[in-house]
Formats: sequence, structure tokens, C-alpha cells
Amino acid sequence: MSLFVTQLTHIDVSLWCSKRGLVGCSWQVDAVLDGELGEDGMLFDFGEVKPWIKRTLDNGLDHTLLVPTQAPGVSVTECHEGLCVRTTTPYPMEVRGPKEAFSLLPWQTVEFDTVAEHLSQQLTQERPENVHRVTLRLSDEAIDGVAYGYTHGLKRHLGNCQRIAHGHRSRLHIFQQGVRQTMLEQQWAAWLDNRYLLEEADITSQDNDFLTCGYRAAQGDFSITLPHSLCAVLPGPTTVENIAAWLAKKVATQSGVTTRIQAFEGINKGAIAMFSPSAAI
Ligand SMILES: Nc1nc2c(c(=O)[nH]1)N=C([C@H](O)[C@H](O)COP(=O)(O)OP(=O)(O)OP(=O)(O)O)CN2
Repeated sequence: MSLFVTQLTHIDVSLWCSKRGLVGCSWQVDAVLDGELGEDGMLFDFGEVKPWIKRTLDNGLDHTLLVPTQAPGVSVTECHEGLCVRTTTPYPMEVRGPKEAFSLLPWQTVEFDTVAEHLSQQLTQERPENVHRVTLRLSDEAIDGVAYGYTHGLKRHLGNCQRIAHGHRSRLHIFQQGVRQTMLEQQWAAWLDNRYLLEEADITSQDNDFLTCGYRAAQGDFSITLPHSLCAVLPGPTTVENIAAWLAKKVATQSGVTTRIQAFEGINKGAIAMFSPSAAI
């Protein structure tokens, strides 16, 4: 007998790719459980399946930086913050933070299938008695329109969003005079894709080539150094509310037209902000 739960939860992570660099991801999680029925006629109560799997993911891989330790140019060492991950290709990057902010995976690349199998094995080991196997499937949200991935951290967040290198894959909707602006959406999503978003106050050093930002948060000390050209600096914390407001101002100022932005943070949630160029005068 098999039990399934589609779209059980989401995983928001960033992963390191030796071709694309830092990639922000939001994955939908579907689950299938194989096993025997208990006396209650159930394989496993839905009311327990969902919190069990979500809790395991939330306490593990979710909101971490996925590091394929066998990828070219990747090195991982211990440091006083916890772990230091360095990369060389396609660009040099250094991320430091507490160990729980990283998922070290002994592979050359991070792919849906291998991550899903890794999580399935973990859940299968921790399964209840009458469940024989747990199988997860991970997928990108199907998006009709543009999407972009970004990486960030929120130092004031008391949960795992404080981790300096976690990410999201998000839709972007831009409205002017009540109409979606698909050309602008394409331009801005392409500009934002695979960027690191940070708060100006967190910059600890910068020159023409590299930028370092760092902060102390509840889980420990974090820092990230990467090419300046891949960063977007916001005046405040990189919450989705501030991203929407910052983009609305940027697009409205550049186009000279009042602009409403619906910014998403991963799947099914986000913020809406509006800016009128006359407000800037
Ligand atoms: N109002 C806001 N709340 C939160 C923001 C934000 O920008 N505005 N941002 C975050 C974090 O960045 C976090 O990455 C969001 O992750 P999320 O998946 O929503 O958080 P949870 O894991 O707690 O939620 P799930 O139900 O497990 O998906 C947090 N809050």
C-alpha cells in the first residue's frame, strides 16, 4: 500500500554550482510512503505525516547553503565561526558561519534526484514501524512567466532565515497603469537572477572587485565575500517587503511611470509595494 501527499512543504535553500555560482532555490516537496496498514486502517495518519516530514526538513537541509564538496574548486575548513566554505569557479567566494548553516554533500553537483534520495534515506531510517520506505520528490514551482533565484540572510530573524546564504526562487510581477509589464519583468528578473542581496549596514569591506558583508545573529557570526558585481545592496534588511519597495522605486524612477511590484519570497507568499516617480521630487 502507498500513501501520497503532494506539495507537502517547500524547501528554501541556496546551492553552489561550479557553472552558475550561488543559486537561490525554492523546491516543492511531494512524498510517497510505502508500508502496511495498521489496525486503524491507516498506513500513517496524514495529521502526523505532514508535521513529521516538515519538521525533519526544517531542522535539516532547509535554509542552508548546499555545498557539493567534490565540485571543482570547493574547499571546506573549520574556522572560529564554525565552517568556512571557499570556492574558485565560476568565481571566488568565501562563506563563514555556524555548521548548521551548511549542508555538506559529497557530490560534484547538487541535483533534485540526489537531494531527494538523500532526504528519502534519512526519513526512511527514522520511519514509524509499519512504514517500509519514504520517497520524496523535489521540483521547481511551475511558473508561467519569469522567475529569479536570489540568496540572502536576515540577521534579525530569530529562525533559520538569519543564515547568511539561503535563497529563494521567486516570481516577479510588475504593473504599470494596472497592466503587467512583461518586458520589464524579463529585464529585472534577468538582472536579479543569482544575485546576492544584502543590507548596506552589513558591509564590512568592499573594493571594485569584492564585497564582504557580515553580522552577528542569534545562531552565531556569519560573513560572505563574493564579487561586487553579483551583489545588490538594499538600504534596509532584505525582507520581501523591502525588496518590493526597493524594486518599485528603482523601476518607477528608471521608467518615469508609477509602478506596483508584487515580489515573491519563494512559493506562494510575498509583498506588494507601489512607487510614484513624483514621490521622489
Ligand atoms: N514578513 C516577512 N516575514 C519573513 C520574511 C520576510 O521577508 N517578510 N522572510 C523570512 C525568511 O527570509 C525565510 O527564508 C522565509 O522562509 P519561510 O519558508 O517562509 O519560513 P518558514 O520555513 O518558517 O515557513 P514554511 O512554512 O516552513 O515554509 C521569514 N519571514
